[in-house]
Amino acid sequence: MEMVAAAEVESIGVNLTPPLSPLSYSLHDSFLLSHCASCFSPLPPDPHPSLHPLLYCSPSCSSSHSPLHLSSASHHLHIHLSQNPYDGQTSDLRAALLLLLQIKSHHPFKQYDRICGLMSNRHQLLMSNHDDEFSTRIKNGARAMAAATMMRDGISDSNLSEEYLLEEAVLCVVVTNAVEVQDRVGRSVGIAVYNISFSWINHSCSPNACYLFLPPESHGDGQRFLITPASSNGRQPIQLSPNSQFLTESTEIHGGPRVVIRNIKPIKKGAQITIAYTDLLQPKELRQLDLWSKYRFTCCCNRCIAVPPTHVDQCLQTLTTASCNDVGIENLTEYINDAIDEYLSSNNAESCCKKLENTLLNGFHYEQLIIRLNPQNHLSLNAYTTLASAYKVRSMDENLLHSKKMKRFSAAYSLLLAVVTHKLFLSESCLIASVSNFWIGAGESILDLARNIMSDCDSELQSFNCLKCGLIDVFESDFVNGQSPKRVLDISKMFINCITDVFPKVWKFLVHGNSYLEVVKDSIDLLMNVKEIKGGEERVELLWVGVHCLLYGGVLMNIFGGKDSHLSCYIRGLVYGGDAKDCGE
Ligand SMILES: C[S@@+](CC[C@H](N)C(=O)[O-])C[C@H]1O[C@@H](n2cnc3c(N)ncnc32)[C@H](O)[C@@H]1O
Repeated sequence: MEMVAAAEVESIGVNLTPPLSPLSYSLHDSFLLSHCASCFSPLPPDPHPSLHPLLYCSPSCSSSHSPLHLSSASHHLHIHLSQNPYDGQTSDLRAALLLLLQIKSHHPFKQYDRICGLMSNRHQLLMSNHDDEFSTRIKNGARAMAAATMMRDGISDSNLSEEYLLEEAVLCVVVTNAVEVQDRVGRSVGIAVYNISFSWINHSCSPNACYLFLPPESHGDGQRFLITPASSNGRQPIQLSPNSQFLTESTEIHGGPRVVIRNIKPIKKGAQITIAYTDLLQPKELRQLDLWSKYRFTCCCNRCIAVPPTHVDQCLQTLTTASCNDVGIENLTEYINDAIDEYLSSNNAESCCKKLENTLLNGFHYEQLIIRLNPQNHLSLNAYTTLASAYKVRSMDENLLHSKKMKRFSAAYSLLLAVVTHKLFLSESCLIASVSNFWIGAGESILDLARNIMSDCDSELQSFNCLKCGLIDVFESDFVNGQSPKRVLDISKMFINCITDVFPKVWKFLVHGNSYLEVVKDSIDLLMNVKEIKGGEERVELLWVGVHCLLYGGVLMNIFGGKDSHLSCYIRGLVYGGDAKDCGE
């Protein structure tokens, strides 16, 4: 099954659905004590941390969710697992128990391939031999769900049998259809399962839509559905029978994060709506691996079957060593991933910077070869992200002089990441979310550096206005009906034009003293002419570039993430001076 466009949508950034409430939802284990179990919003820090497994932000959240917690046996699951440790996240199990409670009254349970219209994919997920970790976890999870339900009903668990087909199928429905719910700062705090309006949307590596979670207080109602269910073969629209309203309507379960689908490309009437289930900045092999390990399907979208590979996929895989074999690439990948993992687990930022920059600068030695990474290779992108973070961490530990240098390098890596990804975005517009985040990150770290250098930074910021590109006005304008793709392209050109004159000087200032950043300028050159350096006042130029990056990232983010998002508010706080004020933090 799939969803198709019910009408042509020419603009981008248009809501294709009204806000959808979940059928089931649950916080991840590590957020149970920091976020509201009903609306998922962060809780104020508690001076006397509770050990209670569920906390709420308001009496209404508590009264809507806590009865469900008890009646779904989620509470009993907690007790059961404290005596019978379970290897995995319990959010899947809690969401499955809530779904089971919700659907029991609607579903005859004659077959388990679809439950309330949602695909369980259980044959694929449970296929294979006994030592498959994935299917074993589902079987163990189903058993834990059954034990919790028996405990709730006062039945001794000595009656536990070997097979729990219903629990298994519902858990498979959760694995197949649940989405990760992000909080305001982009962390995955939990999962939610929605009805078919969301769950029938298939994956593509070049999707035409995305989804966004609404802040608990926002409305956004009144929008009609611009998408409709269809069968996969022949794209025939499906007429749902009157008693299947349950499939598309919101449910009697209250609370939980609400989601909206938006288009990020123009869509013709009848065209399939697709979203991304995986990180689109990965090359084909990694995307396929990720989709297989999480969902057990092989993607055959246009991007995956393109021969030769699409420009973006070629860039993401490009090495400068033509004759390198797979083992060499595997070793290089392992080396870079190990350096990143070591940094993330041990926080040794200095050693990580050395390892990554040495590989980026001098290449990776394997047998007789030196394998060099192109700046657009996905490993380089991962390295830049890590280096931006590692230099930021180092800037906090160093003396003032060194701290400034570390801040410069951190800003330079953020900027490099944005510039390199921007070039990919120009040929694959579905990368809008990544590129927007990278420009915002670059703007943020450049302004952080500017604040460090200029005592009058905030007053300069308040009087900032670029008459040439008018990005502030574009950022503030209302995109109620989206933006035309041509307008987005024009805004991108305007933005690049506007910073081209000052960019070389800022870049040179940022990278001074860093061997790798000083030589990587060739790839930056493709977008902006770094060689030609005009005179000017460095500190003001930093502000100029920083604010432009933030606003441009913000304009893109308004398109896919909505104008009332936390990040939009955060950008406003940074651009108009001060910090992210009044954004609910
Ligand atoms: C959330 S459901 C999407 C709706 C689903 N097609 C249905 O009939 O209910 C996710 C499942 O759909 C299938 N699917 C989604 N995108 C796919 C794709 N690009 N290629 C193959 N199968 C896909 C996979 O079986 C996946 O586990």
